[in-house]
Amino acid sequence: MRGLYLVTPNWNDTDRLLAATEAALRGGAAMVQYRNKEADDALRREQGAALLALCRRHRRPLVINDHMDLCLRLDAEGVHLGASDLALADARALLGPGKIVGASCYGDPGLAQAAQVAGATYVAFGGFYPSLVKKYDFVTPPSLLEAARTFLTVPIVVIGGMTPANAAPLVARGAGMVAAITAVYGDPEPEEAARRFAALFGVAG
Ligand SMILES: Cc1ncc(COP(=O)(O)OP(=O)(O)O)c(N)n1
Ligand SMILES: Cc1ncsc1CCOP(=O)(O)O
Ligand SMILES: [Mg+2]
Repeated sequence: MRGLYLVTPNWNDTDRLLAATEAALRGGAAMVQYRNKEADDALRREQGAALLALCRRHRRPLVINDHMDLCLRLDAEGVHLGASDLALADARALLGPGKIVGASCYGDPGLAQAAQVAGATYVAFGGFYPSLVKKYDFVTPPSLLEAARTFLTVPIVVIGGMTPANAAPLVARGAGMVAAITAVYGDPEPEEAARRFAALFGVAG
C-alpha cells in the first residue's frame, strides 16, 4: 500500500466520473475509493459496479466508502469506515481476513491504535490542510505521524487538501498513501495530476 489513493467526488455523471478515474489510473493511482455522498442507491450501485470493472481492468483495488452492503454486493476489495459508520471489528468479521478495511482516525492516535487492534488494513489521518470537500473542526498536525509510527504496523494514509507539494513532507514523515479528491478530479488533466502524486513515491504512471 503505497502511492496515490484516489477518492471520487460527488459526481452524478457516471461517464465523466469514469473518464477522469481512468485517466488518473493511467497516471499511476494505486487504489481508488468510491465516495459519492449525494448518490441514491441506484446510482451508487451503477457507479460502484462501473468503477469496479474499471479498477479490475487496471488491476487496482476499489474500496467503498461507508456502504458495507454495496461492498458485499459488488465483492469489491474493501470498505473505508469513519467514526459514525459500521464498527471496524464488525466490518472485519463480515469481510473476512483477505479484504481491505480502512479506518478514519482524524487526528487521534488512540483511534488508530484501536483500529489496528480491531483489524484495520490501514489507518487514515486528517484533514491536514484546508479542503474544498470537507470541513473539520480539528486540523491534524504533521507531527502526529512520527508519534503514530512508533506503534503502528499498518500503513498510514493522509487526507485533506492534499497536493503533491504539501503531501511531500507527510510522505517524508511516514505516510504510505496520499488520498486526494480535488487535486486530481479538479485538475483539467487528471492523468498528469495523478502522475505528480505518483512521483512522490517513485512510481511512474
Ligand atoms: C482515506 C480516507 N480517509 C478519511 C475519510 C473520511 O471518512 P469519514 O470520516 O467516514 O467521512 P466521509 O468520507 O464518510 O464523509 C475517507 N473517506 N477516506
Ligand atoms: C473525505 C475527507 N476526509 C477528510 S478530508 C476529506 C476530503 C478530501 O478531499 P480533498 O482532497 O479535495 O481535500
Ligand atoms: Mg464515512
